[in-house]
Amino acid sequence: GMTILVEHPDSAVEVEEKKVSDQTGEENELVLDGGFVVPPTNAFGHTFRDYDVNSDRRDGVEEFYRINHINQSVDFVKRMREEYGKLDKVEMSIWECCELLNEVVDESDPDLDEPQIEHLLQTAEAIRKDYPDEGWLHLTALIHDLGKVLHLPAFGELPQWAVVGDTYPVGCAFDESTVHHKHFKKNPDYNNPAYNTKYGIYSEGCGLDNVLMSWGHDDYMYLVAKENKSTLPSAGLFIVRYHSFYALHRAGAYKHLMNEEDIENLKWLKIFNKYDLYSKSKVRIDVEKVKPYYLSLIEKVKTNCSCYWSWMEGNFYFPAKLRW
Ligand SMILES: O[C@H]1[C@H](O)[C@@H](O)[C@H](O)[C@@H](O)[C@H]1O
Ligand SMILES: [Fe+2]
Ligand SMILES: [Fe+2]
Repeated sequence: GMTILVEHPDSAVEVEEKKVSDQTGEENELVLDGGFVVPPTNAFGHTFRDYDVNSDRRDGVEEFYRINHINQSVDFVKRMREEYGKLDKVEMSIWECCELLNEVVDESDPDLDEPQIEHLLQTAEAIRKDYPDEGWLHLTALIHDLGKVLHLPAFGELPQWAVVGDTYPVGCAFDESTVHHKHFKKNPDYNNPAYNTKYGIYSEGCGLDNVLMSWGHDDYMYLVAKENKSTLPSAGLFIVRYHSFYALHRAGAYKHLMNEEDIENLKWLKIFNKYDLYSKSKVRIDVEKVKPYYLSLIEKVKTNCSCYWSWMEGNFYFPAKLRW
């Protein structure tokens, strides 16, 4: 097996990845340290993230990426970050937002056609089993896709192409590892010499924080967390912000833009991704049953000290109500 050493915000943890054999003796299941078993196929009987296999979802997903790749430009991203950075749309708690996701089904996803609240809880519950003591990681999983509310009327009803799907940098060349890369040819930035070189408007090691990412639920939720003064550790915020950046965390592209902190945080993102992707299934989570745990987590102080003073200082992961 392969051992990945990761720096915990507080201590060092070790993650063991090993292949196990099924009855046929074939090595096809990936088992993580704590016992989460990666299923060999998704709920539709296909390999995960297979964008070419003939399935009911394939054509819709490709059409999604065609429109997405045409429209995500430097100009568009800048306008969206400015508009949504205002956080003047809604005031609500984290849990209220989770419940709104009952209404959202993601058109970009070949592996899941359930309402998004299922996915939040499936991810969080899976990661909680393997990392029982990392409350921040459970909470990160719970919130990572909340930005999909952008698709709802109260948030401007953005089209799916501006909310979901994999993300990638704009302002430099689109890497070929991005899903359905060919559709970038019709993006206005594709032929712009300022934006179509390896570095484009960026420089070696400039740090992902200085890179404009295609606009969607990741960057939006990051803005929400940051502006509402969340005390999630830097790795948690990084996971929220870059979890759809498969070209980086799966294909290893765009590494030249990372700085030291990004490299550290990427280790946690890679762990997180296994739960995010492979927990997608038709097995429903009993929402009412797990709700008390997540509510307590949201209201929990980030330090181990639940004393009066840290409560007074509002030392929580999130405030009771956030601006969205
Ligand atoms: O289709 C999915 C979905 O939209 C996820 O929320 C996103 O994180 C993934 O990157 C994407 O592949
Ligand atoms: Fe996501
Ligand atoms: Fe997700």
